[in-house]
Amino acid sequence: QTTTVSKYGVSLINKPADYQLTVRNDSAKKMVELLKLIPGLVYDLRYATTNNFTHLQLYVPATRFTFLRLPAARALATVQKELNSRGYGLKIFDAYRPYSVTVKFWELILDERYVANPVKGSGHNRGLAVDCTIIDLKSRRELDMGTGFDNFSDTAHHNFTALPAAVLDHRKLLKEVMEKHGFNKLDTEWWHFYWSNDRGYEVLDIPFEELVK
Ligand SMILES: C[C@@H](N)C(=O)N[C@H](C)C(=O)O
Ligand SMILES: [Zn+2]
Repeated sequence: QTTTVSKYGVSLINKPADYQLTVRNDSAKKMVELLKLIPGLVYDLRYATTNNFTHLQLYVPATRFTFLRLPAARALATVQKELNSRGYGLKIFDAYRPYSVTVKFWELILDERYVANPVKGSGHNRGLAVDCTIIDLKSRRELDMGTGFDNFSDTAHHNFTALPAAVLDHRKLLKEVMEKHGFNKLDTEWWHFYWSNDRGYEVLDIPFEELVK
């Protein structure tokens, strides 16, 4: 298996065959397409549209897939099951994100509270992080979380409490159900959760179409 070193000094895999080799050595590294595993999951893959903070289409517009590594994908399935039993479901804004997109984010924002520093790479680049919210199953509407997705301000922080009680309850529900099933929260973004990098999951810069094959 060969790795490439980015201009920020991170080792990454950018060839599908090299990624496949890591999966042959450790099946937990498989990138699982979430909708294939999790029935009823709703996608609103913002970076495949211009409806995101950059106003640019960062993924090919037709991107209909998103991925997490096997253990994180299985854990997300248990989150969905629990939410469904309570009349709710997950909506996914983003999960796997190619490293080159993280570089673009960093060069626009330069703030580690809101975008990963490409010197380290993001959990999204490793297939370990997910940006999500909760929808009501009957109305299909998102629960009010007080800010929209990628609102890079103090109001989106978990410790920001000057919000209506219903908003605080919704954030608590999302945080508690994600933590219960093994995800960690990011203090500065209510929508971002990550799985531990306990198996040395590599940073990937592989297009979505290659992973779905
Ligand atoms: C850009 C935002 N949605 C996000 O995912 N931020 C975290 C910090 C990341 O880039 O890993
Ligand atoms: Zn995120």
